Amino acid sequence: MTVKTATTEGVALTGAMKPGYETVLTDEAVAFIAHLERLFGERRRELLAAREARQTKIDAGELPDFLPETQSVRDGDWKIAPLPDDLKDRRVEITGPTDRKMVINALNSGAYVFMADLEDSNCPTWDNMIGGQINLRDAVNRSIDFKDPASGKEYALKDKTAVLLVRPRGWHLEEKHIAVDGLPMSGGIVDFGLYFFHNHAALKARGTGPYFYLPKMESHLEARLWNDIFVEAQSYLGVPKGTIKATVLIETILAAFEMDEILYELRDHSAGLNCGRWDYIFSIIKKFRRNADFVMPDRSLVTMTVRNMRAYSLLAVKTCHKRGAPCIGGMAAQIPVKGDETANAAAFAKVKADKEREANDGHDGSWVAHPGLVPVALDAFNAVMKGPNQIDRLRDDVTVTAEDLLAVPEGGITEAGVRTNIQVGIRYTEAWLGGNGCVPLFNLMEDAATAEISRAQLWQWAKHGAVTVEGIKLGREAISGMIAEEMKKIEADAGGSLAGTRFVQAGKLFEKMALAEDFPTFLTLPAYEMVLADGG
Ligand SMILES: CC(=O)SCCNC(=O)CCNC(=O)[C@H](O)C(C)(C)COP(=O)(O)OP(=O)(O)OC[C@H]1O[C@@H](n2cnc3c(N)ncnc32)[C@H](O)[C@@H]1OP(=O)(O)O
Ligand SMILES: O=CC(=O)O
Ligand SMILES: [Mg+2]
Repeated sequence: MTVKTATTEGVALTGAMKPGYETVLTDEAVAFIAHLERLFGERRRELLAAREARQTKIDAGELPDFLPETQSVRDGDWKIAPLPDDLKDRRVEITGPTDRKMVINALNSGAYVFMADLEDSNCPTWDNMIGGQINLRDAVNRSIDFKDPASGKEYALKDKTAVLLVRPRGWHLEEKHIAVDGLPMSGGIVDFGLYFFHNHAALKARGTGPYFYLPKMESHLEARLWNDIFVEAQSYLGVPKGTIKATVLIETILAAFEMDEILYELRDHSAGLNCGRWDYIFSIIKKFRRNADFVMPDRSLVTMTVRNMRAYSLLAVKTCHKRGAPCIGGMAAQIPVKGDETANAAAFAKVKADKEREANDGHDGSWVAHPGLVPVALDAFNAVMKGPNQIDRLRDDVTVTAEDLLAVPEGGITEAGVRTNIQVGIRYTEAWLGGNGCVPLFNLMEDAATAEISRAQLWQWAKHGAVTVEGIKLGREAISGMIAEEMKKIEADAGGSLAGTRFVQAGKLFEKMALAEDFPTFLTLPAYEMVLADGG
């Protein structure tokens, strides 16, 4: 039964209405998301302000710890609601943006789950967002197909496909093409709301449900906001409470101290936690940016086996399993390397070791970035996980302290590490400004989270005047000089002047974001303004 109570009055839609968009942006759907925005938009803005207030305390030297006021939640004997059958076995999850070919390839990949990504691997142009909703709706209805104009290859769904989970945008991102009562909508509410509105009935009819991944939260109060949105959305559309299921990415250092609390807030709607390692590293650099004790070594040295990352991963497994929840591992950034057998074998070996470690630690599944890596993760989990998951494997043997979570990885900063960060950051920003949120660079998958690490490291090294192992002192001037040199290399690679290309804008933006006096919270915020100015 659909209960309509809202109207589109007060809603301004400024994105172009291309053919088919009217089927997503129906009056009923727009009224629904506007209703959610009116109820919850102010709370989102308050929670973002609370992030800033917390940052001020951290800048003054405060370090996070497990919260005294939620001790009873951590000590309490509770579990999340039972999982639906199709979320019990998630041993391999493929992730990727929502363009039509990728959606079909991901669903056909042999992975158990496809996380359709409207976040880290997506540039939120209007066409990507609304086109993505169309592709997801067609995938749910199994009517999706595609003919590649370049190759002529035709794509259609296989009989057996992955279970679909959708990752909406984080709380910091707004959808500037939709305003409610004069204020831009939350990107997350738009993404969640449109997908839920259009697909909940078809998902139910196919024996599955509206399942989500929730990114970049910094506290259990942010999780409570999502839970309240779910409760209201289900009630509005006459969907039973608890139908929506969501896996929360633990990908900020502050959320690592609130894993129990986040599961508790979402307990009726929870499908566990995931270790979003790349944003997690970014978050550590960002949150403790003014603390010289937190200066990190080269990005390549911050692996999942260093003390703090291992502690975070094990704590996630322990916390989830105690609460009857799955804990999904993270993304190894290696992807298949074309035309170089040795490099390809090395990449596969790294992914294999990563997935084996996760399976042995007790994770219930993990992520891969590319269909070619599905068998690697599958083998690693099949070897260890004899049932559908390992939730009954309690990790009472694991003890993780605040000190473990706050340990800083050891190792040096190299000139090559500095220059790689610059190259990755500028090349990624260039792709993003062109509407593409995920690219292969130097044989690794790069997305908003990984590129942010590169940017934040440069800022941190400049701020604290770090010295490379070669003896180069990394002030703003030194890094600025290296950016100019790396731009020259990009120009040489391009085989001609960069004038008039997006690289010029990307280089300027990246330098500003890496060397600003005050650390800008997200690269994607000013980049989104540039995309909008360009008509995106
Ligand atoms: C930190 C985080 O948030 S991790 C999660 C976010 N990041 C991601 O999801 C990464 C997703 N991965 C990707 O986007 C891609 O794999 C890239 C950009 C890294 C590499 O892409 P490409 O260079 O196109 O890879 P490649 O040429 O090897 O692709 C081969 C085929 O696999 C497909 N493919 C590659 N990755 C994926 C994927 N993740 N999902 C579905 N299909 C994929 C390609 O579409 C291509 O299909 P085709 O043969 O039918 O044309
Ligand atoms: O979203 C995943 C991450 O690692 O960041
Ligand atoms: Mg992330």
